[in-house]
Amino acid sequence: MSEHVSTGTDTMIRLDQVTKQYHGQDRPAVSPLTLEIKNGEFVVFVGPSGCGKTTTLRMINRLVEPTSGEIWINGQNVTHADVNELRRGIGYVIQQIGLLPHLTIADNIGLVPKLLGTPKGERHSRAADLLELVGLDPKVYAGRYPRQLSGGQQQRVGVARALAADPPIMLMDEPFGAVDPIAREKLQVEFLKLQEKIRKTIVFVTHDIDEALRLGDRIAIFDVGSRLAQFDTPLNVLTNPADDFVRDFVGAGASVRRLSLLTIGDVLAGPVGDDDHSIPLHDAVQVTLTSTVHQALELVLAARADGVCVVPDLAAEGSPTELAGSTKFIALQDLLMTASNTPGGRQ
Ligand SMILES: Nc1ncnc2c1ncn2[C@@H]1O[C@H](COP(=O)(O)OP(=O)(O)OP(=O)(O)O)[C@@H](O)[C@H]1O
Repeated sequence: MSEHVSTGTDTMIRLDQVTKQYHGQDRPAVSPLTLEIKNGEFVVFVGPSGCGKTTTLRMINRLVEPTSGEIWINGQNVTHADVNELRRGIGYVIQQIGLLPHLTIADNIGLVPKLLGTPKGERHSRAADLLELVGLDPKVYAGRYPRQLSGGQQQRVGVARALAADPPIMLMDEPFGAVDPIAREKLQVEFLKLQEKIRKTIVFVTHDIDEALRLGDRIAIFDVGSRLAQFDTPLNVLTNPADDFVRDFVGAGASVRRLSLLTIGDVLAGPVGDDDHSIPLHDAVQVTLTSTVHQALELVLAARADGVCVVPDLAAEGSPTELAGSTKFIALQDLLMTASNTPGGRQ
């Protein structure tokens, strides 16, 4: 084992000084790269075209063999392990979904389990469960053929298929890249909900910084030649960009993007948190600790309210009078001020 990386017990994937030099290319596609991904973590690789995101992703399941360095999965050095066994534990979703046109959706999902010898009845009931999981009614879709589904629906089937053998790891290469922006945002939201249920270790490649910020627990921002410019939480990337490259890549609008990541809970942890105001509830809209500042501002502006009342999540659907004893008021100007004064903010 190399001394370059720590050996956290919750580490699922570790790339240790991996490089890739494609044949006939002057420069390596990936120069020594070391990073660790935790069990159950959703990590997004983002960066400009050609910076080595896909190559790095594909070295994890060894669709691309590294030129040097080591790959560790769940504490085992798999750099030279049997690839079939390695890939059994790693689901793979790509933009060109690759559903087989002559097989039904259920049979497409059951393809890998079939190769693994799972009996037909079990395969079909698993396919039905997975369709349900990705939001497609199995009664409607299991017997259909891929051409009878929209692009977004096919992409969901791609995800279901990758989950069929219940792999602990999912690699996803621009999986929503071919879907129109509205369907794409819907898929992102659904996929986050799905991840809350399945808690896989996910590595996801995208060009789209907004997609990265929305989805990732942490995002790895790649610069040319796979230089890892920053590997951090979305909020830290927006609040403390590591260098000018990251600042430029995140681009204009960083402060607005931050509003979608900061929660009311974050705001209450700031200076306004100690103030309890008693104000009539009709002047405020209700939010919970997990609402984002962006959502709160939308509600305030739509209702022309003076601020927000923070109500407990569990009681969020109760009537205003029932909640009166447990509310906390944040005035609109405090909300805006705290959001822009998060420690370390540089926008
Ligand atoms: N099979 C290959 N043979 C030779 N060079 C390759 C091969 N695959 C990728 N490259 C080169 O390696 C570099 C990294 O490519 P890679 O696809 O990993 O980047 P990327 O960041 O995923 O790009 P994109 O966002 O455009 O998909 C690029 O310069 C690319 O041209």
